[in-house]
Amino acid sequence: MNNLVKVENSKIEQTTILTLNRPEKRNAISIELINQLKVIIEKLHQDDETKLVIITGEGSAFCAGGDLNDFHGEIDQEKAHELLSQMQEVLWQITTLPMPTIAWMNGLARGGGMELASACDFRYVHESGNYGFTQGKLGISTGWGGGTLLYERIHSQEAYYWLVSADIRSAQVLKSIGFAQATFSTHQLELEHDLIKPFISRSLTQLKHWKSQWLQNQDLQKLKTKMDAEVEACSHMWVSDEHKEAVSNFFKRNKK
Ligand SMILES: CCC(=O)SCCNC(=O)CCNC(=O)[C@H](O)C(C)(C)COP(=O)(O)OP(=O)(O)OC[C@H]1O[C@@H](n2cnc3c(N)ncnc32)[C@H](O)[C@@H]1OP(=O)(O)O
Repeated sequence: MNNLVKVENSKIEQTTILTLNRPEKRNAISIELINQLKVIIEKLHQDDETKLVIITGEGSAFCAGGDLNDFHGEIDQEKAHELLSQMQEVLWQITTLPMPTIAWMNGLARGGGMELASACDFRYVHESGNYGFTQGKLGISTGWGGGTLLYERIHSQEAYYWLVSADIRSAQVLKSIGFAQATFSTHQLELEHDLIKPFISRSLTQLKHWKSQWLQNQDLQKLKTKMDAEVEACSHMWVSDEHKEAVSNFFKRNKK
């Protein structure tokens, strides 16, 4: 079995780095990748030693979103619901992990890649990347619960506008609207990086306490209900002609 998600445990720093490992597909999230991620995140829920989880991508991209070969335009509403639910569950499990999580966005992100980043507690973005909730241009909405999570991360007016405009934004803009905590310019993720150091230098007890406080500060039941509603809404849009045409245009464009 290919490791579509690489897992590196750093014992001294008590940090686990998860690297999406399909660089040739810009780390698009296939069904197989979802299954692997699910098992890894489930294990982290039982992990008493890891104090920080970092999610990043191999190669030039953080994540190009759902793999349009698996999440293709010809599936019916029920199947779309089933597939979207699987990744929504992964996002939910990431959101509720008992330790802080960081999306180390090493390069571009689109669609579901932005939803995945939204499930993390903090986001750091490569200064030369570009980033967009592009679902709107594909005739759908966010469908993994990431739209709901976006409203938790930035000002609601800004979240609403970003989802409607579906525009692709620079790292600097992500920082200015508060989606990203900071930008970085390095190519290799180092745990000694100034942006990671504050986490590493805190104790396991401190970090778990702050994470539990963070979770208590949110109405998790309400959040889950809203994420479920998002899956339902997106599954209906999935079967629209506009969406089918957008997916087919993407593959036609790539064949040219
Ligand atoms: C669940 C909701 C969703 O997430 S819907 C999906 C939203 N995502 C998108 O629409 C992104 C589609 N991809 C793109 O726009 C471009 O590929 C981006 C990500 C900008 C990268 O461009 P560029 O660096 O020029 O690479 P490229 O287009 O040549 O792609 C390289 C290979 O990767 C593939 N790829 C990319 N994205 C996806 C995807 N989402 N699903 C499936 N495959 C994807 C391309 O098809 C290409 O593959 P190949 O080399 O032609 O075999």
